Amino acid sequence: MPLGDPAHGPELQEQLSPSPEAVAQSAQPESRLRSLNPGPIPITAAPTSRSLLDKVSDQRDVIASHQSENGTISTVSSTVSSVESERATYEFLAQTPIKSTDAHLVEFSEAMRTVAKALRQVAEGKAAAQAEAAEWKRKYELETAQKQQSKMKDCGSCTDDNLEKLARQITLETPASDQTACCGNHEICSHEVLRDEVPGSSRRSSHKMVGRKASFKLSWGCNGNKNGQHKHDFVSFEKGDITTAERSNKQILLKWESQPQTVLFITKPNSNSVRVLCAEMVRWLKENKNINVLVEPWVSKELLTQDTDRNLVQTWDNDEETKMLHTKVDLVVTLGGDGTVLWAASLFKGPVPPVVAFAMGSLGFMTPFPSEQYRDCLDNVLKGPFSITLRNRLQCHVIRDAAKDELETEEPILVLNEVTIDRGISSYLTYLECYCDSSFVTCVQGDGLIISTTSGSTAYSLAAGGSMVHPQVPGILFTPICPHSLSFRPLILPEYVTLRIQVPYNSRGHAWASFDGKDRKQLAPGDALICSISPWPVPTACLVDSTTDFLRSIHEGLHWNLRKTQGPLDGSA
Ligand SMILES: NC(=O)c1ccc[n+]([C@@H]2O[C@H](COP(=O)([O-])OP(=O)(O)OC[C@H]3O[C@@H](n4cnc5c(N)ncnc54)[C@H](O)[C@@H]3O)[C@@H](O)[C@H]2O)c1
Ligand SMILES: Nc1ncnc2c1ncn2[C@@H]1O[C@H](COP(=O)(O)OP(=O)(O)OP(=O)(O)O)[C@@H](O)[C@H]1O
Repeated sequence: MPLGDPAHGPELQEQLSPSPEAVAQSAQPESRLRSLNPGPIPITAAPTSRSLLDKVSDQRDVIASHQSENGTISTVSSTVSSVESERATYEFLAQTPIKSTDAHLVEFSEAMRTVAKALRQVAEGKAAAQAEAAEWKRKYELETAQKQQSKMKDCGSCTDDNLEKLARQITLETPASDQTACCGNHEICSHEVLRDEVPGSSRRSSHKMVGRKASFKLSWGCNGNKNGQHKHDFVSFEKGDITTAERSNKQILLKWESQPQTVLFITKPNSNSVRVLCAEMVRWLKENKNINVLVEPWVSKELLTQDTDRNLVQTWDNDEETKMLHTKVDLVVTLGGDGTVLWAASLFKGPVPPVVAFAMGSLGFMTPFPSEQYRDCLDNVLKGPFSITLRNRLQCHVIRDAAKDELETEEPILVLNEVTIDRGISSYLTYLECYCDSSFVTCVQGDGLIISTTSGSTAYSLAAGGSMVHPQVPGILFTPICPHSLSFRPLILPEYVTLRIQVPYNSRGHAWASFDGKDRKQLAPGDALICSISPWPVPTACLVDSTTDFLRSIHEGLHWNLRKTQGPLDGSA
């Protein structure tokens, strides 16, 4: 039967894609050759045909072994195998003596050419697949290398050990026990949390996230120093996203760790009711609480008119002692209005003891305690704990002729409400250049400018069109007074900025600065005022808590948004 006969089809097919049994059979090449060449083939051809079949079967063994390891590599091996099989076929044809008279041999050589052609087509198809696979492999390796490089750049402070961990992470081999390790202990690194499990997802998918999302870190403090590390509780990471965590300014409670012993009384002058109440409270504190009472020098002379009362109190007589008040005083009691609270705060150029403000004025925005209930109020405060509002103050420096010598500064002045720069008695427009840190803010042309704390937002700033701001909000208000411009809206800036207000040389007149409505200072062209939040806030005791007291003040003190309620549409009310 001729080899080209369709009856030989399965055999030829088997030669190209042998079954496992056939591959095993190729270990006996002679019997295999006999089945291919039933005719009289010269015995000399046998070794060559055996080498062809051995090569084919050897290559198939390589394919089988690589397929179990890696699909890409097995594709490459099978392509090599096809090419070599074709070459072996041609070698075989060249070496086999073919006689023109032997029709079987002619047919056989034709069949072998067909085999060679088939093998070439297979090889060409697989070469394209091989090229494509190689290209994907190259891209994958390039991407992996780039990711590794950027990870290592992000993690400048990593030790060698940590670099190894990182490399393991990139190659998806991070041991499960090492999930919380970070490159450094001093900063928050987002990839630290990116390695956390996403709830409900598999470990493998969480690793995929590491690959996609770039890592970053947050730090606090001026110009990269670590002073602000304690602020970590403001912001935290959750699965690599920034989220505000614990609020720093929850309601603050003051709890005494030892019994308070000394109370300073600050009283509004020229008020008979204040004088009477002051004497009564001093006696009560002495007799019932055994408290030392301190009063201002003028109070011991003018207010406590009876000798018995005067003997109950202590005072001081020079400025040096005033500076040391905060070291002796446990609690400050004020009797008056907001002006008395401002006055009390102004006595402390540094730390301020807690202030209990009794309302004996007309408005009393910062004076929540009812004076008629002073016994209960003082009882509660002296026992503690009680809520306080930490009221920020502004520290203000006047710099004379700033452009010539910035070192010639005056003592800083602390304000609880605001510093105002206005035109004073001048009839010219105030002209002020304003800077926030190193950025230019604007030029003020009008009656002036108010730089206010949030506590002061309900005072002069409110009258000039500024917003009312809860006193615990960390900010600085920038409110113009009668600006001669249609678009000068008030601003609220973050608490950490430093403001510089400068009277330019080409200003037509002088400006005037006043501090909580007092201590006016003239600012000549070239002078500047520098303001920033002071590190010494005023802790004022709350009647209820910070927010309740604030809202009560704007409702009862300012009658905020008071309006008759509309009746229903049917007109029945
Ligand atoms: N046009 C205005 O509204 C205007 C003008 C000048 C001064 N002031 C404010 O007066 C303050 C000085 O107060 P004073 O009692 O010594 O002077 P003052 O006796 O002239 O009283 C000013 C008024 O402002 C009220 N006040 C003070 N601080 C307040 C605050 N934080 N919130 C709400 N109201 C407040 C006082 O209760 C008082 O009714 C300045 O710090 C300034 O804010 C307001
Ligand atoms: N101990 C003090 N020594 C000197 N001056 C004081 C003292 N206490 C208060 N003052 C000043 O007295 C003025 C009036 O005080 P305060 O504002 O407390 O009372 P008020 O005007 O009756 O109250 P309100 O402002 O609520 O109407 C303010 O200018 C304040 O600075």
